[in-house]
Formats: sequence, structure tokens, C-alpha cells
Amino acid sequence: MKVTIVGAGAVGATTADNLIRRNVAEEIVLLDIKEGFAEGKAQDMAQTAALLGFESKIKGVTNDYLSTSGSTVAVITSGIPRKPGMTREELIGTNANIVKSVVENLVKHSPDIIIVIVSNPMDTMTYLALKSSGLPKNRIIGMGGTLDSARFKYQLSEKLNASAADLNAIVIGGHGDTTMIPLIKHSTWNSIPVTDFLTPEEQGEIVHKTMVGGATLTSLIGTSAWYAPGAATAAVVESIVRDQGKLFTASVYLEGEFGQEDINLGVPVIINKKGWDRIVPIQLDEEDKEKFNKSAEAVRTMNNVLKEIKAL
Ligand SMILES: NC(=O)C1=CN([C@@H]2O[C@H](COP(=O)(O)OP(=O)(O)OC[C@H]3O[C@@H](n4cnc5c(N)ncnc54)[C@H](O)[C@@H]3O)[C@@H](O)[C@H]2O)C=CC1
Ligand SMILES: O=C([O-])CC(=O)C(=O)O
Repeated sequence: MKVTIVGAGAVGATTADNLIRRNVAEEIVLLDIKEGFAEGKAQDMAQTAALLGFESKIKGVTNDYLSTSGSTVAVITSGIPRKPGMTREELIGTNANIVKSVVENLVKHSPDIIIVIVSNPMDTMTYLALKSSGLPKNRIIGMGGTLDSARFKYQLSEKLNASAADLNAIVIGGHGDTTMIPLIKHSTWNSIPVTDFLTPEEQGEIVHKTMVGGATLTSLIGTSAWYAPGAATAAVVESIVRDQGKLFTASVYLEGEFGQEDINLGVPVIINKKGWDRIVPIQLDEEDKEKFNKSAEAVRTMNNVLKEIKAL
């Protein structure tokens, strides 16, 4: 099985590294527009095989889509990341054209492909990929909710002094500083509601820190994060390739689910060899429903920008 990653930068290379170490795919193709860049990263990673003991092959190419032919899954991490003080939404002008042309090239060479979108603003880039490719909705997945849920578990684990692996917690809604919705009332520590252990103030702090998780790292590092984004992307790809049927939150096309339509937004889904297989319903209270609708409104505003900049 072949997995292509377009964009050999920080997140793309980290995704490849996570996949290769676990032998998720027989072959990984890393593609970048920058001459020699993907080739170099691929060779560097391949040279860890003797040390780490994996069998996967990795090949780097410069804009050569023929090499991506017959890919089962592609990850799109091409585009610019934000700098401190910026929002993800500000990247739309540059990234929309990049994502659109990358999708076109991928589909031309692998018509049955499943595409995992990472590039920001992620929900809108996922919507763009769906609308411009004409692929069935189940084959386009935005991975942001998987990352945001991992960050939510990190914040909970820090406050509760618990193992992150013992926590069950998800973030739905958009992948934006103000649009994500960490569902703290639904979160558990090995089946016990986390709200039993946290004051309302502590709960509010955890939710806030989760929402601005990406912005916090961007201001510390000077560019956006890659370790957790790469691990989250690899987890989604692995669930597809190995047909694991794991439940992740991911940005998928809604047609009435959660009261929204014609939009890609983060909801709980099962991910297997079909892409995202089905949406898992969850009972939201009035407060969370309102937050979800507001999140949808903000993402829809960004989707409308696609028309203004003639990307759609
Ligand atoms: N959805 C999420 O959870 C996350 C999204 N991101 C987003 O992922 C994207 C990538 O971030 P980084 O890897 O940190 O950036 P980066 O700058 O390290 O890498 C981006 C790469 O894309 C390449 N590229 C640009 N145009 C291309 C094209 N047309 N074809 C092929 N390659 C092209 C560049 O040469 C560069 O190597 C950004 O938009 C960032 O905002 C980053 C982290 C998490
Ligand atoms: O913060 C950013 O711009 C990159 C990203 O989406 C994340 O790390 O969540």
C-alpha cells in the first residue's frame, strides 16, 4: 500500500516519520515543490531503518505526481504555516490555491484516493478539496479534531495529574482558536466524569488552554507545531490503512447531521478503509448546540471567501 504526503515540511515529514516507524505503509512518497527538499528528508528518514528496524520504503520527489500513482491515501500538508499573532484563517489566500492544485494532481494519478487534509484553515481547505475534486464525501477528511482532542487530553492530564491514555475526551467544531468546542461535560477519566474532580474555574481554564493550544505553541516556537500534528495525522492514516475503525473527531461533510449542511466541520466519526465511514451521534445540550452553530457560522464565512478569491 502506498501513502503520499504532499508538503515535506515540519508536519509532513513528522507524519512520514511516525508512519515509517510503525510500518503502516509499504511505501511512502514524500512530495514537495522545493527542489531536492523531499528527496533529502526521505533519505534522512530512510537512514534510520537500520537503527529503528522498520521495513517501509520512503521516496522523496520534487513535484513528480507520476510517482504518487496508485496511492491509497494522501496527506496534504503543503502551504504556509502561521507566525505568532496570526490566525489560521489568515492563511487562506495562499493555501487555497496550493491545496486546490495539489488535490487536482493527486486525483489525476490516483482516482480512488482518500485525502487527509492538514493545511490551514483546515475546515475550509477540506471543504475546498471536496468541492473541487468531486470525490465522494467519505474520502475527504480534515484531521484537526484528532489533534485538538489529544491536546484536550493533555490539558486534562496535567490538571488531574492523570495519564493522558486514561482520559476520554473529544473536541468538536471548527479547528480554529475560537471555533473549537472541547466537550468537557462528556469527558471521563476511566469512565468517571472529569467534572467530578474539577472546579468550574479549572474546567474553564482547561477548555481555554485547549482552544488556544496551537496559538500558544506558535508564539513559543515562532512557527506552528508539528510533533502532535504529525502524530495525529499518522493516527488517522493508520486507521484507514489498517482498517482499524477508530473513533476520531474529524472535519467531514455534513448533510443535516448536527443541524448543519453543506459544510465540513469536526464531529465524531469512524475511520476505516472507506475513509470516514459514519458519523457517531452525540447528544449535545443547548449550550453546546449553540456553540456548534456559532462555530459553523464562522467556518461558513471562511468558505464564502473561497468564492471571493475565485478558488471555488
Ligand atoms: N490542521 C492541523 O491540525 C494543522 C495544520 N497545520 C498546517 O499545515 C501546513 C504545513 O505546516 P508546516 O509543515 O509547519 O509548514 P512548512 O512550511 O514546514 O511546510 C510546508 C511545505 O509545503 C511545501 N509546499 C508549498 N507549496 C507546495 C506545493 N504547491 N506543492 C507541494 N509542496 C508545497 C513547502 O515547500 C514546504 O516544504 C500549514 O498550513 C499549517 O498551518 C499545521 C499543524 C497542525
Ligand atoms: O496553530 C496552527 O496554526 C497550526 C495548527 O493548526 C495547530 O497546531 O493546531
